[in-house]
Amino acid sequence: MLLELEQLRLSYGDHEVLRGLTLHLTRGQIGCLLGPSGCGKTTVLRAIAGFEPVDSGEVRIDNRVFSQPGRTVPPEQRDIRIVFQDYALFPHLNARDNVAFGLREGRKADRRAQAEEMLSAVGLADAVRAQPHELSGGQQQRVALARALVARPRLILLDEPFSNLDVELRERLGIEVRSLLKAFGATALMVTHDQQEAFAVADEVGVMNEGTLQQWDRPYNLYHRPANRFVADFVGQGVLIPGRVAEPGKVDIELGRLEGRLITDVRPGTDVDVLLRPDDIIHDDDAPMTAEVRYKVFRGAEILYTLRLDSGDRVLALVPSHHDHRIGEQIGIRLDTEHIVAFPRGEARGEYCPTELFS
Ligand SMILES: Nc1ncnc2c1ncn2[C@@H]1O[C@H](COP(=O)(O)OP(=O)(O)OP(=O)(O)O)[C@@H](O)[C@H]1O
Repeated sequence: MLLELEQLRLSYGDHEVLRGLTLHLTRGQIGCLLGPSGCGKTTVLRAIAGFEPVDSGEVRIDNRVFSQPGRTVPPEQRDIRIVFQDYALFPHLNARDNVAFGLREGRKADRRAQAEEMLSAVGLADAVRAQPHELSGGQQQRVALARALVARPRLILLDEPFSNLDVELRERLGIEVRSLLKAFGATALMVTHDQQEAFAVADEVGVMNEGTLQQWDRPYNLYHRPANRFVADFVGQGVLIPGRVAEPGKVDIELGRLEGRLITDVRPGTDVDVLLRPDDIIHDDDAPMTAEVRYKVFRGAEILYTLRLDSGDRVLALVPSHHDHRIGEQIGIRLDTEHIVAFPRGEARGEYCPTELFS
């Protein structure tokens, strides 16, 4: 294990921000913390970097304890580099000297040579002498990444690294950053509130809420096998519709019988809310079952339909956009679920339907 956070607790005054957070990263792994604003993501990074002392628990890196109550190894002794949202480049230094600053030892000429090499690795060979203000946001963030990578630190922390960039660039840069981190065998932990960004960059993603980790998993599992309602709600779109567990692996809902592996632990006879993602509902003109189009959002390649079932419940369906149906039309649908996510009934139904689609 390269990074181990064990039962971390951390408060600002009376406000407990981290409440027993445990997380492990292996060497070469890229992790990401995803969660709503204020859930404590940045605080986790600050605790790892050594900027905040912990109330209880431990931060271990490479099997050494770096933080525990009453003892915080200073940031400069941790061999960690941070890439910030605002890039934090020195405005008066050119790209090469900004990167060379990441190397604290060695002769100036050697440091500059290494910095130039690193800038070519991040695709900025032509920008070596450019000042930060002459570079685009994406280029500046690549300089910041080069500065973090050049020293081959134990761990790289990335704090919302793409949030100042436009959406299209974010995804592209996310993929680039991932391949660079992998090429250098770097271990990294990023925080973001943007799930597309998390999925593009990380091997494993942790969904946080109110200072605790709700699930640490591969993006596929977060989406298809959410551990609880919070994760189901926070990751991706979908609706919860009522059902009843008929027998193990079989759940009856208005649309028929779902068969598949039950992800959650619910017994036969239990009333449940079943998670249906937009990709679980297939539009099929030949299907005997129909639903009424209530809303549609054009997304280029696809249309996201909000459909009303006979009972009044609504589901979402993601459909190739040449199937362009009118509001009010009845369209054929069938289910395509290979596993079933069902939560025991109890909490309010429909709580996590995206309201803008249902208003
Ligand atoms: N230095 C501080 N002093 C007091 N409270 C703080 C301090 N830093 C953060 N907080 C509070 O701790 C909580 C968690 O903050 P943190 O920045 O870790 O959340 P976050 O998940 O990174 O949020 P965001 O996505 O908005 O950056 C928030 O309620 C915040 O107001």
